Amino acid sequence: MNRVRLLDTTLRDGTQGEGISLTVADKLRIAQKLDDLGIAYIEGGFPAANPKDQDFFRRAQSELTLKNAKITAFGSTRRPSTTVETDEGVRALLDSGAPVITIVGKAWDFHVHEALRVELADNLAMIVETVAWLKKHDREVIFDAEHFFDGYRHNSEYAISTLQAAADAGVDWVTLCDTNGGTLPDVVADIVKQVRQVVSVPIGIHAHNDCELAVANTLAAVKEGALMAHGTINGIGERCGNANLISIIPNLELKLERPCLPTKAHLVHLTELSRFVSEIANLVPHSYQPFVGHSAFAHKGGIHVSAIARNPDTYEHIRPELVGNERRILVSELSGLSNLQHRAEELGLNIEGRTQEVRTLLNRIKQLEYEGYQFEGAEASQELLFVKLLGGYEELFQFESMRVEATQQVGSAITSEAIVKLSVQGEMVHTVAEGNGPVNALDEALRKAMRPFYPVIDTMHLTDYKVRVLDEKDGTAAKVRVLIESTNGYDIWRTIGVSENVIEASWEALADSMSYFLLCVAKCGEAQSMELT
Ligand SMILES: CC(=O)SCCNC(=O)CCNC(=O)[C@H](O)C(C)(C)COP(=O)(O)OP(=O)(O)OC[C@H]1O[C@@H](n2cnc3c(N)ncnc32)[C@H](O)[C@@H]1OP(=O)(O)O
Ligand SMILES: CC(=O)C(=O)O
Repeated sequence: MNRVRLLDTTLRDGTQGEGISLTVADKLRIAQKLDDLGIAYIEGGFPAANPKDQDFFRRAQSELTLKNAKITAFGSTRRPSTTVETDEGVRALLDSGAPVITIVGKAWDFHVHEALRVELADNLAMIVETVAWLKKHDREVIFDAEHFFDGYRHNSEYAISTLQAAADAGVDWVTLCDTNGGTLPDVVADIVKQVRQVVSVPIGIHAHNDCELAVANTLAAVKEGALMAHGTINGIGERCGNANLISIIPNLELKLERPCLPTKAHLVHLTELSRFVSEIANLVPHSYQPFVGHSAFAHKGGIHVSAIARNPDTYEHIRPELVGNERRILVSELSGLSNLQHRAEELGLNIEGRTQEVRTLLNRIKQLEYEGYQFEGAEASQELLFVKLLGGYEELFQFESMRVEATQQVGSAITSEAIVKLSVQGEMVHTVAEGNGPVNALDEALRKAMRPFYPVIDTMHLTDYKVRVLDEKDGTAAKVRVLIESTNGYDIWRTIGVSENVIEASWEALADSMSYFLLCVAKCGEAQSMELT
């Protein structure tokens, strides 16, 4: 069966998404990664739009080493008032040096009248002349028939005549665009089928996601014979975005058995590529994103985990490794013994013949979550619970007392002071420290107490502090959940504390953070080799 050609438009339609802006260097880095994945066409930008995109095409020629992809420049048919010889947009397309050119043209009579404000025949002439001119300059030409599905529903004869005009002028591909993203998959399938009966040029599909159906519409079109699929990485694009190639690709390769990459093994790059583009575009990766999200293969329910341990096919539609992702087993109030057994094994704890102790830990976690803890987001506190109950862990210090005060005098900033009393290695330690807030003062006082015994403590610090009020209706008596994120410069870990008092909750999370760090140092020797799970 013919390979489906992928056209990635992250660098063109993707940048039409609100909040997305890429530098030329960003675009070049993404293009290189797209090529590594095996994308056939990389639509690099709209050279008539801005100098940045012109620069991209210039630099792409010397700075990219492409094994799989052809660089594609995007523009429109000539303007109504120009000729192809004089049209600046058409000139910019040729000047880009791209071997492939996509031109968008109107396929909906309503748009010809309303957006272009020309006669229907003039629009056909614009399409024919532009395609013929680009073909005369030896370019591979893709005609993006804008609003094709809407146009077909309103005036199928005219919509088809735009494709026919492009075909007569020698176009290589015609793309049927669901520009407004409002078409349903059965309608897409039906229209693609009808178009194939009358148009002999290979067909592509370009779907937008306004009804969250862009991926479904793309697959429907491919099933009906479309041979080119357009989309963007993570579905970024104008309004609600474009069809998400990160979902289209594995669906084509693994579900429809329609090859679209050089080999199935290339799928393994998907997760990394998705996260790379999020990072470059300054977007937070979507945890629940199918195939590549952090949660895409995260199993939480005890019944699921029990079955997964027997055979992963019970609750996974594919093996996560195929797309470069990984299975994760979560521990929470919805866990059963299986979740905890799995986690204990991950932590290297011997639980053979200790079912009752594991059950006790399970019940403890369920009780703590009932009280407001959430261990999924605080893996370090969770690990401490495991080692305390199953690993023979001994506390590094015993808490005796603490006091925190805030002071402000007229004309000066508020300061905080913390006093803590601990027993460390059998010695009573009493320290005082100031900070710019109560948590900072507590952190400093705790460090001061621990430093003589564990000097390595100064290689870690807190990076984030979040408080959430639980059960707000109880007003000041409500509990708060404090989440602290810490790092030693190499690894990051999160700890949790819950109390009706924010200082107590903060202390708990702080103490866990330092205990966890020292546990890892003891386990791994060097802070750098901390292995967080
Ligand atoms: C469906 C899509 O996503 S198509 C791609 C959309 N992407 C973009 O528009 C991003 C880049 N765009 C730009 O930088 C600018 O809009 C430019 C450079 C293309 C044009 O800028 P301007 O000349 O200032 O025109 P403006 O943006 O106001 O209006 C668009 C013009 O394109 C014309 N146009 C729209 N579609 C087509 C078409 N298929 N063929 C020819 N001309 C077209 C419009 O009629 C209008 O021209 P007019 O003002 O002479 O009537
Ligand atoms: C061409 C294009 O981006 C569209 O019709 O949506």
